[in-house]
Amino acid sequence: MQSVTYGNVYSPVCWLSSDGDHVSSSSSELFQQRSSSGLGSRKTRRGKALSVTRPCGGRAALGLGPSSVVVGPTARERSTLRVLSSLVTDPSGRSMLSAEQKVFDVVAKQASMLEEQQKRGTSLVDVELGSSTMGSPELLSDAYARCGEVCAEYAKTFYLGTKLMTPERQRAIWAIYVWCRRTDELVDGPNASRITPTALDRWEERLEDIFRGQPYDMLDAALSDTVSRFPVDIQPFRDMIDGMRMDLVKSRYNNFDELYLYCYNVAGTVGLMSVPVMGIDPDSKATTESVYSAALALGIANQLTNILRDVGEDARRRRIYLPQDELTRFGITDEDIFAGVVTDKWRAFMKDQIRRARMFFTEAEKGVVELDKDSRWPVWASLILYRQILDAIEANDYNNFTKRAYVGKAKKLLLLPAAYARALVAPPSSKQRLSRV
Ligand SMILES: CC(C)=CCC/C(C)=C/CC/C(C)=C/CC/C(C)=C/COP(=O)(O)OP(=O)(O)O
Repeated sequence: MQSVTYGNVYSPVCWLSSDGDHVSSSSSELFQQRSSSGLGSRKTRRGKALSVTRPCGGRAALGLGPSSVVVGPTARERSTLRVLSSLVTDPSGRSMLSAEQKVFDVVAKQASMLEEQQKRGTSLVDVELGSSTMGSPELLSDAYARCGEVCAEYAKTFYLGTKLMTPERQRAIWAIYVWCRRTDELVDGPNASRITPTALDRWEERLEDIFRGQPYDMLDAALSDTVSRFPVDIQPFRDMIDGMRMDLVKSRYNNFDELYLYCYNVAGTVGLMSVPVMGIDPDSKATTESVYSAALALGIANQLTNILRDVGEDARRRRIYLPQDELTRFGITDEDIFAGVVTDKWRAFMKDQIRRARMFFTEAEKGVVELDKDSRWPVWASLILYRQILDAIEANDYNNFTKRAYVGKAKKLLLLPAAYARALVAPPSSKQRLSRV
């Protein structure tokens, strides 16, 4: 058994024990990295210091588990599928539905959970803090406060945005954020090659405990409390762990279908986890599925952007997330990427990739407006910020080998009021919606 502190939250960590699948992550390690952009993605974070003791074993777990079969979608479901599938056709027009179908099942389940809760009309957030089995209200309140600190440390812009939300929503988002960040910590950084699949299995068991109301430490307790108050399903959390498993065994993606699944696992899942907490505007006329699809699209867009920004950095770790078949089509080899020279071929390839990432952002925008009014600002802020990274790649003349595309402080400051102004826009009425078609 190992004792570890997460900031000022003291937590005995025995979920990964002495059998060689041991992982520890201390507060200083957890806080080493800072990010000011948004919820954590799981790739290319530098300087993580995980302590692990056994080289990686070779188990692949690429699927989405039992939820991956889609049988006979309804007409409404089919229309959602069509929207997404239009985004996942490759340049030759081939449609790539397999990963998408897997993901769609999860989206449909999330949407039905939220609808169920709305039908019941119960406000889970009215439950008194700490009235569950999670410990005293004071402890829980401390745990949530700690989650807030972690979120503020890593995702400043997003954290600022969450300040507009109701206190219940705010702390629930922080708890989800912290779980994602801790999950990411397991497999990222300099010790990534030493994490084992068994360690991830244990993290998953611990996740099941969180959802059973048996949290292991205070930060887990915050999430346990959150999932008892909001209709948050476990599947996206499991799928995120699957994304970590993918990263253990995979350093190339044959096509966009494979990349899409990866992006869903590590980032689209965050969108799905967030919607039940952020809430949908009571005046929204949109279907619940369409809002979830937009949330998914935002996660995918963010992750694609992350990948495009970090091509050079990933290449130095001998990783290429870009679809191999698309690289080949543009006459680009892995060696070209490792050499890191910006050529016309590269520019043409990048233009195509950026175009696709922007399509996902556009798809996401349609959903932001449908969110509860207090939740729109942080989402607009992170969407605008992340989308500007694509502009920065262009401004760098597509040199994402040696130049890091970033959004400067002044621009960041300007985007906050811009995001606020967009957040004031209410969901379109059904009339407006029809006139747009
Ligand atoms: C659009 C609707 C309806 C809802 C919003 C639903 C949400 C919150 C979606 C966001 C999903 C999200 C933030 C995924 C994470 C993606 C990502 C690549 C984050 C980057 O995180 P870091 O790795 O910390 O960033 P940097 O590498 O830029 O520091």
